[in-house]
Amino acid sequence: MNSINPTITSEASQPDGPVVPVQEEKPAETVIEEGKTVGKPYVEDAKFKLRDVDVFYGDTRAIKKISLDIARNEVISFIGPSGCGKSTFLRCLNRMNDSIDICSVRGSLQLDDHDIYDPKRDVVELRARVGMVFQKPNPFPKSIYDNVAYGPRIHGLANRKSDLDEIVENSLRKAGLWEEAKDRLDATATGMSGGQQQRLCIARAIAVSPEVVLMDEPCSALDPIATAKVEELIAELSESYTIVIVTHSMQQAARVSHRTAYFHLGHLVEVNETNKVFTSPEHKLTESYITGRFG
Ligand SMILES: Nc1ncnc2c1ncn2[C@@H]1O[C@H](COP(=O)(O)OP(=O)(O)OP(=O)(O)O)[C@@H](O)[C@H]1O
Repeated sequence: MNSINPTITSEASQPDGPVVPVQEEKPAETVIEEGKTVGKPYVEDAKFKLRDVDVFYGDTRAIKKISLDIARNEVISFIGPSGCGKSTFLRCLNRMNDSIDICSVRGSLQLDDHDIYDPKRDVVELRARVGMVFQKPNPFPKSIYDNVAYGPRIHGLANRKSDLDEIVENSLRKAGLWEEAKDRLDATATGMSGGQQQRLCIARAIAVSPEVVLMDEPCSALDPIATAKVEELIAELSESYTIVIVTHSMQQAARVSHRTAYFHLGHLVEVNETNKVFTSPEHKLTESYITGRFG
């Protein structure tokens, strides 16, 4: 984790001179009010309603009383210093944290007004509705076709081979990969470039017609050209899906998202329209982060 030592600046008047900025050292904890997020954390047409969410790893509280709405068909970016809880919070949205024994999630987390953590909920079905793309492209060691067809097969989405072919083609088209892949559908996916593999993983995620796609630093292993392709894809996909993206790149957040959420030490400090976050942030800590004072 990075060391965090933001400074909060105030101003002091000198008797005969101009106003001089004075640096007061205030630890971040003292300028964060638990459970309070400045800006616009709530929306009218919420796909996700998340209230007072706490996440613990054993006794350590990694997420502290976060409340947030995520709108239908919005792209929202989660940004903040390393270790501030972005991925942990993201993984709550499709219960990816379930696989971590010491992890416990508290609070109210709703998808379309239904409890995500309802013990009776079918987690496989949840993850089909809320798909995920990871930092490192992780295609199965199978053919390109079988990677995309995997989800539709296990969810019984195609009765005939021709239906499955159509799903595979449409998913590869949406992921901007059809032209590159159509003549080598039987080739092994691991032989593709990193950028192609990541778009294949996006095709695999959308093949089961999810409503939401979670992306955890999807471009961090990609070169700038492959990154640009994935970002273009995010813009296109946002017409049909809700997209939540964790990114270390503020430029990427600024390019792809409608709203940006700034996390700090497990708190959600600020959520606002992306343009506002990067031009006139409301919280001092957001400002310190985007101006590069820490993180
Ligand atoms: N499996 C785990 N077991 C125990 N602690 C964990 C686990 N995963 C994350 N943590 C801790 O929870 C806190 C939040 O981590 P998380 O990975 O969510 O942060 P992040 O903001 O996504 O970081 P980064 O930007 O570095 O990926 C950190 O203190 C981290 O060490």
